[in-house]
Amino acid sequence: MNPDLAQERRRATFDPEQVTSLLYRGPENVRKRRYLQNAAIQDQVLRGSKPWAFQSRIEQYETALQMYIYMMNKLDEMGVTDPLERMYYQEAGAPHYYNPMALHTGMFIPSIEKQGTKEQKERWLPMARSLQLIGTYAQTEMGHGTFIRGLETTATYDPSSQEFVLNSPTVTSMKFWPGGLGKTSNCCLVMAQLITHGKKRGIHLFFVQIRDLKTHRHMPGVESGDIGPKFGFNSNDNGYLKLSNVRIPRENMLMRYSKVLEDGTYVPPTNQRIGYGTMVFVRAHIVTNSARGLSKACVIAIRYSAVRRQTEVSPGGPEAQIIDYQTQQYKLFPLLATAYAMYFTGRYAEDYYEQIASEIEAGNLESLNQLHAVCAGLKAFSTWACTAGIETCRLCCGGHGYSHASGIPKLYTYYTPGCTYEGENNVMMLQVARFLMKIYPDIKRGGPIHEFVQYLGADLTQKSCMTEEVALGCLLKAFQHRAARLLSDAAARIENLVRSGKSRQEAWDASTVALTWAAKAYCHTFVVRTFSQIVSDAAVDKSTKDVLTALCKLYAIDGIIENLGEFIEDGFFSPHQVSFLKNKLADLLAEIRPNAVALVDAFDYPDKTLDSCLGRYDGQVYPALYEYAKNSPFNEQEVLDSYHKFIKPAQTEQSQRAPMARL
Ligand SMILES: CCCCCCCCCCCCCCCCC/C=C/C(=O)SCCNC(=O)CCNC(=O)[C@H](O)C(C)(C)COP(=O)(O)OP(=O)(O)OC[C@H]1O[C@@H](n2cnc3c(N)ncnc32)[C@H](O)[C@@H]1OP(=O)(O)O
Ligand SMILES: Cc1cc2nc3c(=O)[nH]c(=O)nc-3n(C[C@H](O)[C@H](O)[C@H](O)COP(=O)(O)OP(=O)(O)OC[C@H]3O[C@@H](n4cnc5c(N)ncnc54)[C@H](O)[C@@H]3O)c2cc1C
Repeated sequence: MNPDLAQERRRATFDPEQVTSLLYRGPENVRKRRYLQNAAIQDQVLRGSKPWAFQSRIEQYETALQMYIYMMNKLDEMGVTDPLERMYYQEAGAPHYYNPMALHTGMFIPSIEKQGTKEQKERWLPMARSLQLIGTYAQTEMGHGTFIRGLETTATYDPSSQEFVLNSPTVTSMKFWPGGLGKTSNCCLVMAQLITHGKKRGIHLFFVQIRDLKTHRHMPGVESGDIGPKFGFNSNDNGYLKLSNVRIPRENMLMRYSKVLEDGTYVPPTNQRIGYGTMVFVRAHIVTNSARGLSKACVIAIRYSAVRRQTEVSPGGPEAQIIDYQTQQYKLFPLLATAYAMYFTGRYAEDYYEQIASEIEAGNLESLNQLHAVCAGLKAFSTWACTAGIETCRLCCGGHGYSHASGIPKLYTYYTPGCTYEGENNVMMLQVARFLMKIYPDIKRGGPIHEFVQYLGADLTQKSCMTEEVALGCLLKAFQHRAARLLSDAAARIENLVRSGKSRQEAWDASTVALTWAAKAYCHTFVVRTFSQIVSDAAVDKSTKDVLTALCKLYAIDGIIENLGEFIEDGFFSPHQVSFLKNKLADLLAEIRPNAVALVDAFDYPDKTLDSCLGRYDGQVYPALYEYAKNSPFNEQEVLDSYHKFIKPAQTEQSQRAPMARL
């Protein structure tokens, strides 16, 4: 054990086990999580042969497939059915590979469960669970990802044969990007424009078999393939798909909420957007996923910062641990606080999703819009924080952060597409703004509105209650004030533009930056509120609560300092109050410092899950870096063939022109 890390753990003032329990919803869940992680770590088959970064793309794909199929069988043997528990096992078993079947379990099966009729579920789910059917969610096209009403793929109903005929009429209508579509899947859910009786009925989901279930060759009229190497996700065969007069039976349209009868009569759903449900489900889960990504980067960067020493503090004296530099703390500790904030908010989003989803199942769609706004906003807010935070963690690791040995570049390329998939983040923020503007008249009138948004109607002339003590309640009020004011600003801007003669749509289009500021401020407030509520309700001892409260305050204060203009432009904070906040920020960095390592230990990631030479629990960073380097295929031969092919002839040629000087 590295002595600095051992010392860090001794000096912690709280019990990390209590925090671990809080993060993973109780000691019983922690026990199960550890059991599954250990089972994966100890499994010889999952040990792997060489580091993923030294493998070709095809090797990465094959290793990922082999490992995931092995793990699925193991999980079935162990009787583990809960998706989260299965994820814990897989995360520890194959952390470096993006599963080519992720869309099968993450979107294909849930879509059938949520959008399929009883008969459809009985028909497809058993085959999907036993991998006879391997599916994906094929929505995005080359020409359209965001504007899904503009999708071009058509599904035209033919009443004479009671079939839908699917077509990709243009190059841009080709499905493009779906995970596992290229080579892995033999079927998919295709989002297509339904046409019955010659009329367009909007986009709907259709079950389409794309490959023969025995030979895996393409079905007639189907062309598909891999889209090529990407920034990350290279063990996944994100694919393209072109459909030419592909016929599927009428029963293959997912008909839980809308129907096409035998004669082609269209029965619409109660709400057209109910068919977007799988996206809302995944967005709700992306929040915790972002917390996972950012927290892993924090574990790596904070442990490494405790081990790494750089620069003599006094001439001839010992070099300081880099974690002792205030600038390093300022880069890392707010991110640590953010990772906690996102874990707690993710938990909230998942619970809220479950609550509203069961109301929807029971036929009550009243809260669908609000659920959409919450999930879209938190998905965007959390993925932005995660991506930017991972990059800062990488920079905090200096040169070694740039190596795949650190594990951080892999985290970055894995998490950054979260800002784009499942709804591009700016577009998601505009959906939040749309929701807020829609209820704005009710907010102003003081009409009946959900408690999430009540504060948005607060008196904007009020000033901050902040004192030198910096209470959490005052911090939350500051966020609420900023969100209310930015919303009011955006609304006023739109009204002014309308008064000046613009149409409402034109006024909206000319205000999307202000609307995005308002939506982000709303999401930020949501996170601060959730964090502070969970901390104040947490059943933990006083020392643990003190540490979590310090983290929560740091999250809030850092949010204010980073967006200071928005908090002071209307004079809400006085200059005096801003200086309280700046002083408190510095105090909190010092207060958190002795607990930083214990706070990252509390995330409880085994070394294998982190896959990082820098983030090892034992801090043996330097021998691990050396071992990693030795694994490079470059080092398999003392002299590479390329020396004889290129360097030697070049040297010979050069020496003939100018004879070599004696060394
Ligand atoms: C159970 C435990 C599980 C644990 C396991 C852990 C797993 C961890 C998961 C981690 C996740 C990792 C996942 C990695 C996989 C990535 C794979 C990626 C997949 C994809 O990307 S799939 C494709 C995703 N595509 C999109 O997201 C497209 C984005 N675009 C849209 O959503 C829409 O086009 C739109 C929202 C931008 C606009 O839609 P539209 O034009 O139809 O709507 P309007 O803007 O005109 O608004 C009209 C009204 O509709 C409402 N609305 C819009 N969307 C919804 C919705 N989804 N639900 C409800 N209502 C919606 C608007 O609010 C408007 O309402 P109004 O009342 O008229 O104002
Ligand atoms: C790794 C990865 C995996 C994916 N997996 C799948 C999958 O399994 N299945 C699937 O169907 N799809 C998948 N996708 C596709 C993904 O869902 C889309 O890329 C995403 O929805 C964004 O759409 P787009 O690419 O058309 O971006 P665009 O909409 O073209 O966005 C480009 C820019 O335009 C801006 N913009 C676009 N529209 C608006 C607007 N209305 N207002 C303001 N700004 C706007 C955006 O903010 C962005 O800056 C995946 C993508 C990636 C990267």
